[in-house]
Amino acid sequence: MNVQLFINGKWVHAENQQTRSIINPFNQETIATAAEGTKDDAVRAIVAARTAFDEGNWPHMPASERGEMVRLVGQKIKDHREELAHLETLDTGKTLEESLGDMDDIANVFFYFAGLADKDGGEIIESPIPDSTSRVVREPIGVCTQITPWNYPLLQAAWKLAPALVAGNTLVMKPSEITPLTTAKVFEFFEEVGFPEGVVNLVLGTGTEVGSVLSESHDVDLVSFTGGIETGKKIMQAASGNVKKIALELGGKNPNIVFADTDFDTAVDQALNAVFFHAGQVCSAGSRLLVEESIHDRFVQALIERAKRIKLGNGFDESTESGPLISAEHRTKVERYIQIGLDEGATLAVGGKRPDADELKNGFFLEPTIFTNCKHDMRIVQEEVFGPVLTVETFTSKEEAIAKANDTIYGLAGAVFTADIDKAEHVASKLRMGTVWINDFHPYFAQAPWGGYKQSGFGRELGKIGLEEYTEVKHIFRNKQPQPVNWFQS
Ligand SMILES: NC(=O)c1ccc[n+]([C@@H]2O[C@H](COP(=O)([O-])OP(=O)(O)OC[C@H]3O[C@@H](n4cnc5c(N)ncnc54)[C@H](O)[C@@H]3O)[C@@H](O)[C@H]2O)c1
Ligand SMILES: C[N+](C)(C)CC=O
Repeated sequence: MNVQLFINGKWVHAENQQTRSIINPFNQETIATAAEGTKDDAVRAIVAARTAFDEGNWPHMPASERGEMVRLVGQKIKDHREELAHLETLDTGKTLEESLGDMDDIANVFFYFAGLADKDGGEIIESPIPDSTSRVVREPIGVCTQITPWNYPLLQAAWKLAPALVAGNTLVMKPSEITPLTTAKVFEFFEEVGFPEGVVNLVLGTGTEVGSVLSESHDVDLVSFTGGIETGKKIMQAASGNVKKIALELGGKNPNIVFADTDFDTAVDQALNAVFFHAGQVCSAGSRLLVEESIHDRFVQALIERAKRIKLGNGFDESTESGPLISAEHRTKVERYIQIGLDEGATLAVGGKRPDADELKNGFFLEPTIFTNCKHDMRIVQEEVFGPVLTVETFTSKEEAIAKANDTIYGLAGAVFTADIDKAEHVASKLRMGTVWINDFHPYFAQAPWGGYKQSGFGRELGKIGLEEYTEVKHIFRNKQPQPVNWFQS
């Protein structure tokens, strides 16, 4: 399989003909060859998007027609669900079941935003000035660049592509250089549906080469980024040159607060899923367990037993519950954090190493890992590891749980498990996070906004607000009886 760039309505090689091998993290086999774009490719794509926005019909089409084209792409994603899920599992190692779920979510995102396309007719303001009208309209922002990570390749792209297009923008998408396959496939659908030249552009390549141009260019009006906090800071700086709008969806160190009155088995199962789903490579993973002291020993013991039984393997095997990490480099980073946890004096209760099984030797696997006796200021507790690593702390009051939960630089998501709904609502109101789950962990859907407080970023994706992020707000005032003002008399 060969993947190319899509610029101004054409599939093209990278300007310098360079390519990159795309690797299956389960066995390190090459599954595709992707064009490795350059700065010049990024510039060409931005020029195409700029021209399509400034001179083309796309921003001026009836919103319902744009919505219909976005809906058709959603339908194609639905029709190609199995093929896309297969590619996503090859590319990321996640289980096929998870990839199929992602594809359903992704089609729903396209359908949801397609449905919103023509619902905002603007707002009439009651003008305080006689003989005038006043109204507020939303307009597209212009050229949007969109940069996505490797953990949910097409899902994170969908959250950006669908609202940007429905709102009438043109765009340049750059997926992670190591997981471009499903995003590229959806650009084939854009072509088949007949998106006008230059409206949607795809540039593959690294962040330092392509991503930096997408963030810096003065021809870009908005950059929407999902990825790590350090990259987010660079993008923020790069974007300041022309004061372009930015949306940053960054990492998390998400607390999972478990009170003693909760249903024990449910909370154990949810805590396991919160942190180890997709090998912990989830921005909102419940990687910090805060458990009420009175049930700590029993809870942790149950969790350890369950963690030991997690079936690692090939994402295509039905019995596999978790795949590998994405790359050798990323596994090394997670292993470094495990060493940091040991050096800091946390107790390694389970895991912490590569599995012994022969059939896993070629994949980037790491055992589900739990650290107990964690102190709140340890790096392993404070920093995003982005792997199958759980830290456990205790609390004895809800105030302590809230204080510990809030005490990191992040504010993406968190959860509280308790049978006392008043207590749950109180905790939810105090958590400084973009999403709080009560007696659950992980749900997200097209209708509800997603995004972070604090250094987990700003801007929201999904929901009505996820569409508004891709619009400018304009106030139009009209004087129906123009008269001289007569302020200046000379
Ligand atoms: N908040 C969310 O919704 C959300 C969702 C998924 C992932 N994430 C976060 O993403 C991170 C993991 O993803 P990752 O390792 O791919 O992140 P990353 O920051 O390394 O890379 C993300 C993207 O940015 C690009 N990039 C790298 N350097 C760049 C630069 N200087 N300029 C412009 N672009 C650049 C990469 O090529 C990639 O496409 C984690 O921190 C995770 O929490 C957040
Ligand atoms: C936003 N989400 C949960 C789909 C993926 C985070 O990594």
